[in-house]
Amino acid sequence: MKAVHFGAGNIGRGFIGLLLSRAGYQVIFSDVNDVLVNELQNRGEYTVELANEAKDQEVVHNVTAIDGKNVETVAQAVAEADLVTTAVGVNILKHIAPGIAKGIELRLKNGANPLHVIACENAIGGSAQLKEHVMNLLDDSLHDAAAASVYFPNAAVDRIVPIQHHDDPLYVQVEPFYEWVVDRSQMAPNFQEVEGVHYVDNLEPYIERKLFTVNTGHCVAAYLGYKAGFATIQEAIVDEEIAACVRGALEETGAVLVKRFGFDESEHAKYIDKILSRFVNPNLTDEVTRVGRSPLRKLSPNDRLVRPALQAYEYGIEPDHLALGMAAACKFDIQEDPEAVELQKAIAEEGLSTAFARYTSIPAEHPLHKLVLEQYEALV
Ligand SMILES: NC(=O)c1ccc[n+]([C@@H]2O[C@H](COP(=O)([O-])OP(=O)(O)OC[C@H]3O[C@@H](n4cnc5c(N)ncnc54)[C@H](O)[C@@H]3O)[C@@H](O)[C@H]2O)c1
Ligand SMILES: O=P(O)(O)OC[C@@H](O)[C@@H](O)[C@H](O)[C@H](O)CO
Repeated sequence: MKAVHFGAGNIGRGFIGLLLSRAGYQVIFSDVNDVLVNELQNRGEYTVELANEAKDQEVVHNVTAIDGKNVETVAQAVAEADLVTTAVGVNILKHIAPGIAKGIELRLKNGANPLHVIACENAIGGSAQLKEHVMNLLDDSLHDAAAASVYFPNAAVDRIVPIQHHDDPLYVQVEPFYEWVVDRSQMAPNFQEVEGVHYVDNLEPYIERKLFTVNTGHCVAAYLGYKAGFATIQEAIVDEEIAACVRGALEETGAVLVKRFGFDESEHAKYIDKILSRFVNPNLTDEVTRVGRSPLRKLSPNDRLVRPALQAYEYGIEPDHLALGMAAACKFDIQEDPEAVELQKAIAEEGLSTAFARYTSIPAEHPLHKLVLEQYEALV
């Protein structure tokens, strides 16, 4: 069995590639980073280290790579694949769509075996977004046949994998915890299950619980941590004020999630505690610049701050801590992060109110807008 996985980065090697290899797939990584591609081709294996006391290691075998810049090579690999997965970043999905679309064209010519394409990105409806990019590239005459044989089930993936600093470019350290949830209702009948994947009939509660707990808490810690001068999440989260604010934000998203999905309150409180304990893991070093990366994406209407904060108002909850997280995001001034540079420039040129309304789609009249501006002024 062959799996083509787009993105041989941290989560690609540290989680998806590892699980697929364990499940018996040959994993063909497609990446645009020549160093990663060459090393994977030459060695055919790499090591994953767990961030636990023992630093347990596992060698991942039966892997190789192709040049993601070569659309013909990518298309051929997709045409021959039993499974396609991605972990490139939700904004990169449009760039991998041409290779997938061409690969689907080849598959349709060769008999149209069913294919699952699973985007493992931090976003609501990641696979659906990829499907739209791919379908837009396919000729109209192929749409029905493609829709009948290619499935794009949405997924939620959870494992903290920091930026890596090792001499070996393939070596990757990951937290022990992992969870990969896939929407079974969007898959072919009698699909081949991958061991280690949790299949559910309705992904919505899983993706929202993950994104609005793990990723909301994470980015609030990153933005407040950056503002306070901390370099890592592990340093930031032991600061009492930051820890209280992160917990406050998770209580706000938690109240929304409990109301929206009928979760048991005490079970959800345990889930929050578990997530916070993962942030503290002293065997990990996760930089606030990684966790806060792409602030415009994180401030976008469907992402981890704005969506749960707007939902909070619907339930009569004032999201003070989420608003503080958004205010701190507007102070995230990292020169190496193009979205942070764009945000700072927009705030300097247009003023916070106009820039914030544009990127979040929260109009100036909304009470959340006012709350964020107040929190921003109060942040020293
Ligand atoms: N790191 C984590 O803790 C974690 C956990 C869960 C989900 N995620 C999600 O996984 C995705 C990847 O995150 P990451 O931390 O692994 O990032 P990363 O930067 O380590 O990896 C992304 C990889 O994609 C490659 N890439 C870029 N453009 C490409 C293209 N056109 N074709 C093929 N490859 C391309 C890059 O070269 C890089 O190797 C993001 O959506 C992220 O939100 C990350
Ligand atoms: O990958 P992002 O930029 O969406 O978010 C940064 C981190 O919060 C994220 O990568 C987490 O480590 C991960 O989602 C844990 O499952």
